[in-house]
Amino acid sequence: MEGVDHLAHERNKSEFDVDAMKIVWAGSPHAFDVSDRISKLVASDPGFRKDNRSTLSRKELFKNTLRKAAYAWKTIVDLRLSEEEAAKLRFYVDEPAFTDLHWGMFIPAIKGQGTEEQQQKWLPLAYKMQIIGCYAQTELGHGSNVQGLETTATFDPQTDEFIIHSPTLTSSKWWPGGLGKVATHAIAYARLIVGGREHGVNGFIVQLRSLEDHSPLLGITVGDIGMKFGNGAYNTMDNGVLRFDHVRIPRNQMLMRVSQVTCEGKYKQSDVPRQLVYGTMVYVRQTIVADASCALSRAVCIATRYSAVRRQFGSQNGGPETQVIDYKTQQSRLFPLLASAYAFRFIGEWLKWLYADVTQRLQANDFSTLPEAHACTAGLKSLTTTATADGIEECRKLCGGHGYLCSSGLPELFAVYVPACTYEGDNTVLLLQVARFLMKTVSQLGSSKKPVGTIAYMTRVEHLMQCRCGVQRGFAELSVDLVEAAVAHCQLIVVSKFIEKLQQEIPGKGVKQQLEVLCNIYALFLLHKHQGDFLSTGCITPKHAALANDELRSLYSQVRPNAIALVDAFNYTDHYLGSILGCYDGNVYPKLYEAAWKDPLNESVVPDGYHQYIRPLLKQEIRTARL
Ligand SMILES: CCCCCCCC/C=C\CCCCCCCCCCCCCCCC(=O)SCCNC(=O)CCNC(=O)[C@H](O)C(C)(C)COP(=O)(O)OP(=O)(O)OC[C@H]1O[C@@H](n2cnc3c(N)ncnc32)[C@H](O)[C@@H]1OP(=O)(O)O
Ligand SMILES: Cc1cc2nc3c(=O)[nH]c(=O)nc-3n(C[C@H](O)[C@H](O)[C@H](O)COP(=O)(O)OP(=O)(O)OC[C@H]3O[C@@H](n4cnc5c(N)ncnc54)[C@H](O)[C@@H]3O)c2cc1C
Repeated sequence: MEGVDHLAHERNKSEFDVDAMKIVWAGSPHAFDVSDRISKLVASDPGFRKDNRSTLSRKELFKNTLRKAAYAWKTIVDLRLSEEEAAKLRFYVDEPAFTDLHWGMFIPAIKGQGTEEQQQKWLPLAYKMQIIGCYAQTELGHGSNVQGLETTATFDPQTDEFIIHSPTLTSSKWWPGGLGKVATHAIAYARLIVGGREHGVNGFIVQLRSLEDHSPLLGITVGDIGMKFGNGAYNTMDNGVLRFDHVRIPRNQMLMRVSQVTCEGKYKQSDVPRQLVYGTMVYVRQTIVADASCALSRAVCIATRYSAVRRQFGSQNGGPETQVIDYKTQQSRLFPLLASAYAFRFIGEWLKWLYADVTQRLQANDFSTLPEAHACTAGLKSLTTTATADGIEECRKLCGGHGYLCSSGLPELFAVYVPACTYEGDNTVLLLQVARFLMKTVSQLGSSKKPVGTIAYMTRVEHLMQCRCGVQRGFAELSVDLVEAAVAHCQLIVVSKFIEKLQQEIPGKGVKQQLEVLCNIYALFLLHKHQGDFLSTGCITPKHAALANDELRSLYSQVRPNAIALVDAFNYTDHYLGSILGCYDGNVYPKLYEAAWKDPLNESVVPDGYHQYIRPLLKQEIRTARL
């Protein structure tokens, strides 16, 4: 049945223009064109093969990633790809690598925290990958509590240098991606000490390895921290450990946009807020939100296609059994995730806009929207990554037993994705930041400072106006409730930005209607899930709750004929999906059968170890055998 589209009947059912939806998903016709072109380029190049990852040893896996990174870079240079195209290439190559931290954190840290002079010196080297950087903030003893970092950077006015030192075991840098085996340089975060006085944590550019033979420089101890969760998955990344033993760097390698140290040993603070030292994290959190919709949509695409292929029970007069996607219970688990994938796509787009806006304002010395940008990036990073990690796992279960096979693509997707709930800020710690921002806002209600943007609604909530005096008390005691409030606030942002998206003109037959259905599912599913809270606070009546439930059922029926087309709109190649269950043509069973025989364990009919362990067992010789 090779070449037959087993999902054609599903595609024929769709009631909207899929090509127009592809443009909406991509963001613009141009973005669609770039994405489509680069995804096909990657899929058709055997140099980017990825189907063997789960069977490679860590060393083979890592070397293969080094090869791919070098090959990707050569492709980028040879084809003169633009920055946008290179980023898409990275996306479709679909393998975490040291390059992510180099491009995603090292370069942005220099751009955001370096002076003009520092940028001029370091960025050209970094752009050409003549140096490879990582972001070394977290330590063995401290990750969330950045102010608690122990690494020191002590200014020595005699030599005009900083001495970077790891005074304790717990001050060892621990986790930075790319650090373990590749990075030549790091932005290392350390407590700045000048003339015996401490001035908080700051970033420093430190060379780690020789540019000639890659050996660690004097005073540097560096290595990989070991295997991580899952086969393949994030093990393509060399997360590292690093210790400094009185490593000397020139004074001008302190990133000096936020604060400066002069050669005389004078500490000066710029008039930009100190929080800009945390700016790289704001940037990356925003990219992580955009990425959540990609990971979730990928899992949803696999689960939706497979649910249309898979049949169980319900055969009438010897006819075919029921497609599992037709079961209401399957729909009630799958379609809210489909709606979430679209919702996260649009919130990612909006957050990108918000980040660009705050960046522009910062350049003009307007810092007024920084707290809101921090709260939005932190909160939405937390919300979308938690929902995506849970959603991928739900998609695995939606695929029954076959979802547990590596060839479904879902175990690796989960393993590679789930650390997003921890890195770039533990999700609970980030929600506490949102809660702090909300409580601060509530305490200022009624003052001349009017809440704007995502918190403008607060003035309309009468209950908040009444409780504004007491909010600064008992934060720790009430933190569990406050975290729930922070999630609710973030969900409100997601829903309202989805609604705003629908207020725009959206071309294409039936496209807007489909998005309206998805938006309603997203909102009503939340209402249904949290109906206890809505009922107990008197926001809705039991009648409303029942109506919402009825409406959800009706919306699921409206999505059903369009489900396959809605996941086709993601425009993912089979290479990118990396899943037999999610393949475009739905020809699942022959592919699963064939893949099983390709497993290394099936290379011989009688397994290695038969003569040593199985035969003696069967022959009852086990007690005399040497194990
Ligand atoms: C093989 C294939 C190869 C292909 C190659 C092709 C080539 C490629 C070419 C192009 C490719 C492009 C690819 C790009 C890919 C990019 C992908 C990027 C992926 C990255 C992966 C991520 C890896 C993970 C990295 C990390 O994890 S780094 C470490 C992150 N650490 C944290 O997040 C720590 C969390 N803790 C904190 O953020 C804070 O310290 C805290 C919890 C907020 C601190 O709280 P505390 O109460 O102590 O606050 P204070 O420090 O006292 O601060 C007080 C006030 O400041 C406010 N605040 C806090 N944070 C911020 C902030 N960030 N911004 C603004 N304001 C902030 C806080 O609210 C307080 O305010 P106040 O008003 O209440 O006083
Ligand atoms: C795959 C991966 C890649 C990473 N890459 C990098 C990198 O490139 N560079 C880098 O510098 N770091 C990196 N990190 C480190 C990462 O940023 C930290 O692990 C993360 O910020 C969480 O900090 P932690 O490990 O200290 O967690 P902890 O803070 O120790 O969290 C442990 C538990 O304590 C809870 N907790 C902590 N503080 C509070 C609080 N105030 N109130 C209530 N609960 C609290 C948390 O919710 C969590 O449940 C990476 C981590 C991973 C997993």
